Amino acid sequence: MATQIENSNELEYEKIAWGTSLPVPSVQELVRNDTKEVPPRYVQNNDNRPVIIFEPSQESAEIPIINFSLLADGDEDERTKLHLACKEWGFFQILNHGITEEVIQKVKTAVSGFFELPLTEKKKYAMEEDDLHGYGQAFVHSEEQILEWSDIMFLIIYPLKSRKTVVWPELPGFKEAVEEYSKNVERVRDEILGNMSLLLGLERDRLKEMHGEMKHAVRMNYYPPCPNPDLVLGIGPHSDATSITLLLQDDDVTGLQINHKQKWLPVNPIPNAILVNVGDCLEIWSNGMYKSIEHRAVTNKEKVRISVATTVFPADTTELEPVETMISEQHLSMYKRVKFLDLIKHGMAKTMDGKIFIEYAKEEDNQRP
Ligand SMILES: O=C(O)CCC(=O)C(=O)O
Ligand SMILES: [Fe+2]
Repeated sequence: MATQIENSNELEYEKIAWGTSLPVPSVQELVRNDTKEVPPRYVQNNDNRPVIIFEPSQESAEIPIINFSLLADGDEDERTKLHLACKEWGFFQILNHGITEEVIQKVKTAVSGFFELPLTEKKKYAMEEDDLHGYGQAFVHSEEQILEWSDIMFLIIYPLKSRKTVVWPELPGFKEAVEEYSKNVERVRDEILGNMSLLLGLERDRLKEMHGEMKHAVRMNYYPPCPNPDLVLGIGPHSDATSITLLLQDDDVTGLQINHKQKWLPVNPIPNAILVNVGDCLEIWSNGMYKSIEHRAVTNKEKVRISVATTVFPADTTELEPVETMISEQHLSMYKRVKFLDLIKHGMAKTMDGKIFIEYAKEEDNQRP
């Protein structure tokens, strides 16, 4: 009977067939086995090796902070702040978002509880080679690829029918914590997208509608300590192929760096804040006015770092192109029309390095200087 239920569930969910991924070892397990040196597959080329700065920097303190409750009350000044944040930074922190500390702590505990399970337990929820749902490492497409110093768990949350429930860990409280957090993030997501729509001169619901059947997923990143952090990257430089990403950082461990004005800038964690970034879809929709900024994560010698990224993205079949309000004689369309799935597949076929997803959509002749 149980098998039948499982089978029927497996038939119902939708694969995330963006490409295939080769199985690679768990990095957490390498560290558990007391690996003293970074194995060669994880060593970055010289020009990609990180400079690691953990001290809070003045520049990092300048990353815009948006007061969500003002935004939700329709405050024009706060909306203008959001506009500038998306244009000039592509990243901003949100405070007063109304998601309680308890809800945030519960989801963090659930995620860390999952990664602390023995490998044999976690493997029950492993990704399949041609599907992104579950536990493993995303986007490993060649034996030569330099690997990242992290393990991940990727779960689709909404729409409900896209969930692959067989890879949801059966850990007490896990599902409830992820659900409760996601329900809260949904509200924040919609308010932000609504305000962005208004800022782009569109009806409030338009950006949301433009996703087609919107997907809302959680990517849980686990970065174990590394014996030689200046040789590896927890996650390599990339921009997110999302519309927006909402990130819960570790409160105590700095790791995320954003490429701001050609420099890697560490993002100081603010406890219980949500860090939001503009993804490639929004860069296309806004005709390049909002920037999907490259970012990466570095590791350290002592501490595990966990981050929880809620990724919001369109249906595979959704066609992306700049909205009409962002095109004029002065600003010709910078992107050709592309299907979301083609954007992803194009990116997957190359190494996960830099803004490869969005390069595919660029109209070469119409770029802003
Ligand atoms: O761990 C982080 O801070 C960044 C994670 C990230 O960039 C991602 O999941 O796309
Ligand atoms: Fe990212």
